[in-house]
Parts: sequence; C-alpha cells; structure tokens
Amino acid sequence: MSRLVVVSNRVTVPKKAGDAPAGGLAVALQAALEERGGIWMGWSGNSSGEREPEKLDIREHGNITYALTDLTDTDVEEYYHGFANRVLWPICHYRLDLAEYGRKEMAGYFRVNRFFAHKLAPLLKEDDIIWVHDYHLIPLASELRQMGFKNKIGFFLHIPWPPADVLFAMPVHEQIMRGLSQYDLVGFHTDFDLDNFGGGLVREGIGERLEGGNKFSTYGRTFKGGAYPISIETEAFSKYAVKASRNTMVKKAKESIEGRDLIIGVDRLDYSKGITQRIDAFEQFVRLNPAYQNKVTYLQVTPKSRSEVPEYEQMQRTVAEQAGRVNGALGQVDWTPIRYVNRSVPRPLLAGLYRLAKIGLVTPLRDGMNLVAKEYVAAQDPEDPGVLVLSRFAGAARELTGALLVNPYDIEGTAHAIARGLSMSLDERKQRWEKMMNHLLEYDINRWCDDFLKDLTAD
Ligand SMILES: O=P(O)(O)OC[C@H]1O[C@H](O[C@H]2O[C@H](CO)[C@@H](O)[C@H](O)[C@H]2O)[C@H](O)[C@@H](O)[C@@H]1O
Ligand SMILES: O=c1ccn([C@@H]2O[C@H](COP(=O)(O)OP(=O)(O)O)[C@@H](O)[C@H]2O)c(=O)[nH]1
Repeated sequence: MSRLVVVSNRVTVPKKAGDAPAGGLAVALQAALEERGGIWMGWSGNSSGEREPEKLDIREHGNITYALTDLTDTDVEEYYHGFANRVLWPICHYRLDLAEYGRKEMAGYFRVNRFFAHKLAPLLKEDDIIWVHDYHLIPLASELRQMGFKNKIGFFLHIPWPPADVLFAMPVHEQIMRGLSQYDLVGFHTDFDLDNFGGGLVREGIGERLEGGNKFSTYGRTFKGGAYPISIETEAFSKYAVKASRNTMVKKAKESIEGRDLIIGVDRLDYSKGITQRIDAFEQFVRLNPAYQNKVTYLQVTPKSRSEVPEYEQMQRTVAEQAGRVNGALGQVDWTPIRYVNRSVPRPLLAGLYRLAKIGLVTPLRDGMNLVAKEYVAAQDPEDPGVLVLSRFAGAARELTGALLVNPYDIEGTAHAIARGLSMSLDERKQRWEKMMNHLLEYDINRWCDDFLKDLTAD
C-alpha cells in the first residue's frame, strides 16, 4: 500500500500521541494516515514576521509525520486573508458582491502555493499518494507537476463550486481551472457542485465531460471528478452526546432554561451561515406565535472567525447588535429569548447541547456541507428526537431529507418551520430522524475517506 501525503491549509496535530483530535475530518485523515503511514503538511497558523520561514517543524506521532510551516505576514495577508478568503470564499459562496480582486493578493496566492510545493518536494517518494484539501491550495498540483512529480494527486474541495456565470466573474478563473486540471481526481461535496464544475468547462468551451459525467478532459489532460459528501464519526458522536448529558455544564444549561424548549444554532461567525436572517426568523416566529413567548430559548453559539477580513469584523458588530435588539424588543423581566455566545464551545459539550435542543436550526445561505447539521442528528435521543430545520442551500440537504427544508431568504417560511418543528408529533419526529440517522451511520467520515482514496488509487 502506498504512503499517503495530506496537504491542507490547517493541520490538526494531536497534543500528545493517542489524544483524540478535535473533529471528524481530523479523525478520518489521521486514521487513513496511520494505516498507510504518511505525512500531513500545512500551515502552522503562525507568522514568521517578514522573515522567510526556513525549516519545516517536523513532529512524529506513531506512523504519522506532521510537517508544519510558518508563513510571513505578507503571505498570510495576501494568500489567506486576501485571495483565499476575499476572492475564492465569496465567489464559491455565490457572493460576487463581496469579492475584492487585487493583483497583489492573486500573486501572493500563487506564490504561497509554489512555496508549499517546494517545501513538500524533498519529503516526497515516487509512489506516494498525495491528497490536497480545499480552496487555499488549488494550484499545488500544477506546481508539483512543473517540478516533474508524476504521483497520483487528488483534490477535495470543502466549499461549494459555483455555476459558470458566478465563477467566470473572477478574473483569474482560467488559472484556477487549469490548476484543477492537474489533479487525477477532483472531489466535491455534492452532485450539484460537480455539475456546476462540468457545466462551466463545457459552457466556456475549455473542456468536455466524459463517461457518464465522472471524467473531464481539458488543458490537454483527462482526470476524474466525483461527489463525496463529507460526514462525521456518527457512532462515536452519538456516544459523546449520551455521555455529555451527564456533563455539569450541560446540566446547568438544562436547569437554566427552566423547562422551556431549546432551539440551537452553531456556526462560525461567517456571512455564508445566514445568522442575521435566522435571528430575524426567530423574532418573526415569536411574533407570529405569541403562545411561545417565555416558552422557548434560542441559543446561538458563534465563535469568531477570520476577524482580520473586514466583512467578518463588521458581522461581529451586526450580529451582537441584532441579538441585543431582539432581546430588548421581545424579552421580559424573567425571559431572555436569545442567548448569544460569541466564542467557541468544545465539541463534546456541543454534543450535549444538541441533544437537549428540540430544534437544530441550520440555515446557511450557502454551505459546502455543514457538519453541524449532521452532528445535531447524531446527538439525538432515539426515543425523543428533536427536529432539524435545514437550509436547502447546505450540501447536507442533499442527504438529510428527513429535515424540514427551508429557504433561508424566506424569513416567514423559516419562522413557520420552527413552529412546525416544535409542534411535530413524536411519531413523525422519530420517522424523520431514523431515516437521517440510518443514512449517517452508513455514510460516515470513514466511508467518505475510503471512497475518495479508492477512486484516487484506482486506474
Ligand atoms: O480555517 P478557517 O479559515 O478558520 O475556517 C474553518 C474551515 O471552514 C471551511 O469549512 C468547510 O469545510 C467543512 C468540512 O468539509 C464543510 O462542512 C463546510 O461546509 C465548509 O465551510 C473551510 O472549507 C475549511 O478549510 C476551514 O478550515
Ligand atoms: O463553538 C464551536 C462551533 C463549532 N464547532 C465545530 O466546528 C465544526 C463546523 O463545521 P461545519 O461544517 O458546520 O462548518 P465550517 O465552520 O467548517 O464552515 C463542527 O464540527 C462543529 O462541531 C465547535 O467545535 N465549537
């Protein structure tokens, strides 16, 4: 079996050998790396100031070598905050209005990808299988090919892929498409993303879609494409949730809601997550259903994210003000309708809170997958499951058809779904939940990892 080399912008290094990593993706990648032996390379998250970072920070854990590099301040600004998060992120989330194109940032993005390739090259063996993750590193294969590497290289995109008219508004779309063509397999979360990719190639006349849609030919290369919906460690997460119900913090949370129904939202503070529309929908729900006054608590957990990017910094204020305004307008001396937590909550604690909540409110305007939706389902009590209210624009909606699917732009529609969820019969809740849970047990994170690697390594 060939060795596996994973490259991603962020790397999860276990604190000490045997420690459980933070999330399902890290669990699955670490298991695959452990089995085959391998390397996980990426950014350390630290800056080296203006000094060019020299040596990789190499850490060995069992069968896995973690190889971390710092980046200069300029690199972080141009590559990560600049092109990745101010061009590719908004474009791939259909937000043409938020994309800020700058030549400096574009150049920085390609320069950092070249830098990654040069740092990785000395570590590579001829028959290594290389798996590159996410929009930060699209040109990496192209850089490696130029250096003469003929290894199998796969790419998985964790965010949506937009339709042609959105993508081609981006000035460097041609280099980005050319970059993707250098992989042997390009994976997306859903068939919709895959279709957008194929549709764009054909529409622009730069390529063809072959063999029932899972092969592409462009820029002189033929490569595979596919939909691989990422998932969670379903069984383990479900066990966390049972255990977490005994956690002191979860018990305190339960006491503090004093028998009210709990609605939960959990998202990084990101404009793609539809948080402001969701708060509007909650307000609308209470106004349309006065019987629920003082009978519900909406807990919104929202850790800060990418605060150096202006749109994110601005959101920080907008959401805090909005939650305050709604609490002021609807609240009573003994009732605070919205509890807004603007920091990260550990995943095991989240598992207990999900289980406590009657409604999981997951309403992004656009999302690659949304693992919170899957975690909410996995955390439920089979005898009394809650209801998932899910945006039709999350990748997860392609699979979680037992959810109440909503259009997050339709505030009143979401408000009605909350009301419907809270009054749903136990029979219907069980039926919907079982359908989703059975799916998640079969299609868990290991299945995602195995399916991708099987297709990448097949001839
Ligand atoms: O690394 P950050 O800039 O702090 O951002 C965190 C991660 O956000 C994105 O997550 C996406 O991947 C999830 C798993 O596949 C998916 O469920 C979700 O819909 C996506 O938004 C980003 O793609 C990651 O690279 C970031 O690390
Ligand atoms: O306070 C928090 C908020 C979120 N998460 C985790 O962060 C991940 C978010 O993944 P998702 O796919 O929903 O969105 P992303 O942030 O990757 O866009 C999930 O595993 C959450 O459990 C967490 O551990 N603590």
